[in-house]
Amino acid sequence: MTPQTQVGETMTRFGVRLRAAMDAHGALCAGIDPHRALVESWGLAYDVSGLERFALTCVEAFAGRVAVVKPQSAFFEVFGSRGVAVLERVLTELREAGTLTILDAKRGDIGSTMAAYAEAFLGADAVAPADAITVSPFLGYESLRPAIDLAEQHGRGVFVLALTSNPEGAGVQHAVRQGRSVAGTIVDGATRDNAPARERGELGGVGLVIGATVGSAVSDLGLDLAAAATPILAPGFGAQGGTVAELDRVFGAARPQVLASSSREILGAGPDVNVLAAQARRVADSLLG
Ligand SMILES: O=C(O)c1cc(=O)[nH]c(=O)n1[C@@H]1O[C@H](COP(=O)(O)O)[C@@H](O)[C@H]1O
Repeated sequence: MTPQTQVGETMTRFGVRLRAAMDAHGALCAGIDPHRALVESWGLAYDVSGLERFALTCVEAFAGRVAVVKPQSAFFEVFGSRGVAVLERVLTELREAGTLTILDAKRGDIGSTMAAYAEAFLGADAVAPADAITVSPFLGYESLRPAIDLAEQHGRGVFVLALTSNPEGAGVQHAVRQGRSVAGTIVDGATRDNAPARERGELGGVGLVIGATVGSAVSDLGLDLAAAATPILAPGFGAQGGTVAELDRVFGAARPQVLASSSREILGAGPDVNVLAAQARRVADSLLG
């Protein structure tokens, strides 16, 4: 067991660690998304050793230089257990370097199964725990309770999908029932769970995923993000068209809570580790405004 997993409830809360990392390094989450085309554009074979070289180059470039790193689980899972072993090494090396990780796993299931996912990624005995994972609330916000509670217990976090960056998301997330949109009920859940953190003047451990590309949806749906003390992960920044000006428009007063996430726009600068690191810094600096 690593020192980090032993401290359990005495570990500094995720929201506090996230705020400190954003203050120190800027509000960028650098994604590790080893798409086939990217791996090959780095002159690497698209196999497990190419995956490993790609991912560990990212670790070397990003560790200690950006607030958060987000490995995308799908691109490791595609190689089976050997790919997952590479993902575990990435998470372990980033933890040892003191860089926060969000594992983009987008898990969501009925509560009893969710508890097992939570143990796998956030529990005391997780093989390679992440500081936070992405979760899907579309089986109902409360189905995520085991993950929310376990994360809180271990000073870790969850990022709950609310308004995703893909155009199809709106059909589900904007739907209104009894006067409140689906996204609104997710924001309400996170706001309730983060209330103690808000009282302490901290970010909470329950983050929201709201794409940088959602236009006026936040205001159209009446979402009060600034009052919610929720960290906001904003993917769609960069390759999907999200810009700094767009982040200001989409999030308004909640902008200080926003961690902009970018993968391909940064990764395209590889394979030279120094060039990759410089690109991540450039993108992080652009977020300072
Ligand atoms: O949870 C996410 O990170 C996520 C949510 C979302 O709404 N949209 C979205 O693009 N993502 C992820 O963010 C990353 C975006 O990558 P780029 O478009 O290359 O910056 C991918 O790993 C996506 O799976």
